[in-house]
Amino acid sequence: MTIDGQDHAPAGDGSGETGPTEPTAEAVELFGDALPRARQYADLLAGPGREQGVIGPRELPRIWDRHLVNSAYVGRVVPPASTVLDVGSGAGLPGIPLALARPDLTVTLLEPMARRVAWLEEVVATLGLEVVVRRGRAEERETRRACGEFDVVTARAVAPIGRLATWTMPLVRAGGRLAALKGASAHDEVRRDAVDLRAAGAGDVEVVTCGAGDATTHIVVVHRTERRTAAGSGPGAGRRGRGRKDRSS
Ligand SMILES: C[S@@+](CC[C@H](N)C(=O)[O-])C[C@H]1O[C@@H](n2cnc3c(N)ncnc32)[C@H](O)[C@@H]1O
Repeated sequence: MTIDGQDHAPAGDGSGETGPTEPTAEAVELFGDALPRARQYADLLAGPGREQGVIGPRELPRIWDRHLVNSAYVGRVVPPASTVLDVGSGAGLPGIPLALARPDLTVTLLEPMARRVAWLEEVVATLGLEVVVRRGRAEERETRRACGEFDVVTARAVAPIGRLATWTMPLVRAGGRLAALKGASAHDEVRRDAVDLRAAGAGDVEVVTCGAGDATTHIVVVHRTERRTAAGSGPGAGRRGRGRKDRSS
């Protein structure tokens, strides 16, 4: 499915009938000790998640590869002990699999829709994760004020890379990065949106490809320049993400 110029299917797409499959070998490797909780998350998506419409039934047979494993791969570009903001988390992707696979990280989920925020809060509580859930839009002044800055901002199927960088660079600390999970359009998007990326304060941009088959993800890593540009000088500038200190939602 193509959403906003992207070819990642969001959790919420489809109308098939079968339930979740067993974890793949990649899932076993990526989630390690957290595999039972990853399985619990897959079951939550397949049960109440499906009932509440956060994931479409057609996604259930490919939930491990296309959603959990694909999401957990983003950990490959996240430095140890980072603070992470997952923008447009929706059903919890990639933020929940990332938090499960990488307990060294401090993860905050950002989502504007009340119904999805309630879902995320329920998932976090059920899985016993130390993850903060916030309601808001990435580009809003209030979000920047409340959240501060993070080492890494992640996003999957939220917006084309240029717009995403414009929204999120003010939420990335100097020297930090945006890691956007994309489909096969990743290189084309980077070329097409080069001007927007520079204007947003992007330095180096690289595309890191992980996985195979349905699990394949092309992660666009946008490194933020050390100096603030006009686009990155919002109210949140200069303050580090509060995820580590403030765990209220
Ligand atoms: C297509 S869904 C993808 C959800 C999830 N990341 C996934 O991969 O399944 C896009 C999500 O981004 C959220 N969203 C849209 N605009 C946003 C914005 N400006 N700031 C933060 N989130 C946004 C939507 O509410 C929705 O949950």
